[in-house]
Amino acid sequence: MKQYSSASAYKNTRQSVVTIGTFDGVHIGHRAILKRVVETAKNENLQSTVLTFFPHPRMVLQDNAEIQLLNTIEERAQLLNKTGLDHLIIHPFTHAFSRLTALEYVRDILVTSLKAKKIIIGYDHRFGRNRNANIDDLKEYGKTYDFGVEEISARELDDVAISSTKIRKALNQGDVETANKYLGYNFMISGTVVKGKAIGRTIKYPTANLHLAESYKLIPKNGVYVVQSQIDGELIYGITSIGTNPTVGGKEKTIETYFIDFNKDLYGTEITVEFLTYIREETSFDSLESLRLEIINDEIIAKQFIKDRE
Ligand SMILES: Cc1cc2nc3c(=O)[nH]c(=O)nc-3n(C[C@H](O)[C@H](O)[C@H](O)COP(=O)(O)O)c2cc1C
Ligand SMILES: Nc1ncnc2c1ncn2[C@@H]1O[C@H](COP(=O)(O)OP(=O)(O)O)[C@@H](O)[C@H]1O
Repeated sequence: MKQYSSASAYKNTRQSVVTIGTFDGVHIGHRAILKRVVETAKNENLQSTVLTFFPHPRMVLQDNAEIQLLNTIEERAQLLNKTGLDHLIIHPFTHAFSRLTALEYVRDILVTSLKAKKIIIGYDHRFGRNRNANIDDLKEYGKTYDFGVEEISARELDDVAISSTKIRKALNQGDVETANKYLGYNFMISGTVVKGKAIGRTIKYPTANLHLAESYKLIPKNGVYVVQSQIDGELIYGITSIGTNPTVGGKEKTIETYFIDFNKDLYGTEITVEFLTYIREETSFDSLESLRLEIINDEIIAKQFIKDRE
């Protein structure tokens, strides 16, 4: 898959099958649509192309929109890369872009830049300034500019929308299993390991504190989780705590992981934790000793979970 930072950066001369969307999560419903795009391209000897936007339109059009996405843009690109697509265009969604008329958008972006021969799109897709135009307008433009429009049925699209909502809701309730089932992979968070208060090591539970570069990434409900990570190419399990650490008078939300049977300096490294299951709510303990005893119990639960899984 080749990746482009705007529609005009795409210089391929071959015609393509295009689909357009945010594809947040790149979950199993999205992947069914993408598979159709890839197969159509193969059958009709066209290129398969996805047009996606970044930042999310709501991040641009609504000030202070507290948007929470399942994937960072890097994760989205990595997941799309696995679907067998030929081209991914991540077009900057700006105010100027949002003001393109439907005609300008179709003519300049879809036809001139992307060389769309076929557009596979949801029946309720809207586009152009103020989202004025719909799929019937797109079909009309197709007559002028010689491209076909294939409609994704209401049923298929509903499945997609239901999945996204279910995944977000599940993660906000700590239901990792449901989220992972609809995603078709383990929900993950990546970040750089930064220094914390250095209290962890005093209770024999050092924790790698993750700093996230993106504020829009969805963070699951506060609590304790079993996770897995690849560290130096090795599969390592851990227990992650998400929350404000009330026991030690914390205020800021932290995401920190104790890796089981592991002892290495991780400061400054990039790590990804994949969420496997939820253990318990975050609790305000009356002492560090009570917290330590509870973490011992978390570790026992995690080890049992891992054993049952293997
Ligand atoms: C498995 C696990 C469970 C945790 N559960 C809680 C909790 O229920 N309540 C809480 O206040 N802190 C909890 N913590 C966070 C600790 O307060 C935190 O790791 C400790 O203060 C060390 O912080 P530091 O990394 O800044 O040194 C948990 C940490 C781990 C690793
Ligand atoms: N098993 C482990 N799990 C997590 N971090 C570990 C582990 N072993 C060593 N470390 C190191 O210890 C650091 C965490 O120690 P901690 O006392 O909690 O300090 P901090 O408050 O800076 O996070 C991690 O960032 C990592 O570099």
